[in-house]
Amino acid sequence: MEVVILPGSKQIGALAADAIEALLRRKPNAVLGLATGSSPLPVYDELARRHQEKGLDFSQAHAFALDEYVGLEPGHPESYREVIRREFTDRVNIDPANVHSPDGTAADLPAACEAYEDSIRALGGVDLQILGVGTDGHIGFNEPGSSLASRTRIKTLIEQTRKDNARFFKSIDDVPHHVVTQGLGTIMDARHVVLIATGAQKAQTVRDFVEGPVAAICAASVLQMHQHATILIDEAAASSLKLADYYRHTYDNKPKWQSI
Ligand SMILES: N[C@@H]1[C@@H](O)[C@H](O)[C@@H](COP(=O)(O)O)O[C@@H]1O
Repeated sequence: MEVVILPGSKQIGALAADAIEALLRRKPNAVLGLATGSSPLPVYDELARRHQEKGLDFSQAHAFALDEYVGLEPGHPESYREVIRREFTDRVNIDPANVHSPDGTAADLPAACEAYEDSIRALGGVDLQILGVGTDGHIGFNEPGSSLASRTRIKTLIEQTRKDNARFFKSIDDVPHHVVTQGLGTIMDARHVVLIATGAQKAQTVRDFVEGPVAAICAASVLQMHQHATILIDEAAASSLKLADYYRHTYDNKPKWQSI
């Protein structure tokens, strides 16, 4: 796990975009893993800018969203399929046919979850997965107690997550109780994961998953077992870390040629 502490969202967006740009130049048909929430937005803004101003090309790329609410009607503005489209994929030249999301409206949800796993596998797996983290340590929608080996499946949201996400809906009553999410095992299969967390409200969560024990009670802690996990955080989110100075020292002394 590499922890990189940066001054703010702009620098975080630029560094994550650098990794995605380098990947696309090396492998134009790369498979990107996309996350919703506010944390990844600076990355999407920066990628859209590089596409518009520098012609960064997504025409052969593929993308898989992490998760989706169950039961929102197709086209609902807060369905993650729509959010991903609005915040990112409509702003670059990725082929809409190459952008995949779990289907939260399928009549047979378990079959749709299996099909989703199959489609990720068929494209050779995710090359770079962008992640945020919930205040309870969830990644995707893997709430506390999720199996560390889980695959795409249905989960029930914890009340705190529904409260956190109520800001996107008219009222908390409109936030679905159920979701479909890639599992922790699915996320662990990505070749590189880049998790972004900003703000003081994430400080304890970051401390728990970076420096606490690996445990299902804090799903993101599974990333301690990942071979290439990069954690991009701002000063506020880093404020409870015990080893913050060591992470800063390590990053400051990294060889210039070595990217995240
Ligand atoms: N399912 C998403 C997560 O993928 C995301 O990481 C989390 C944090 O969102 P934010 O970045 O807005 O704090 O929100 C939702 O619950």
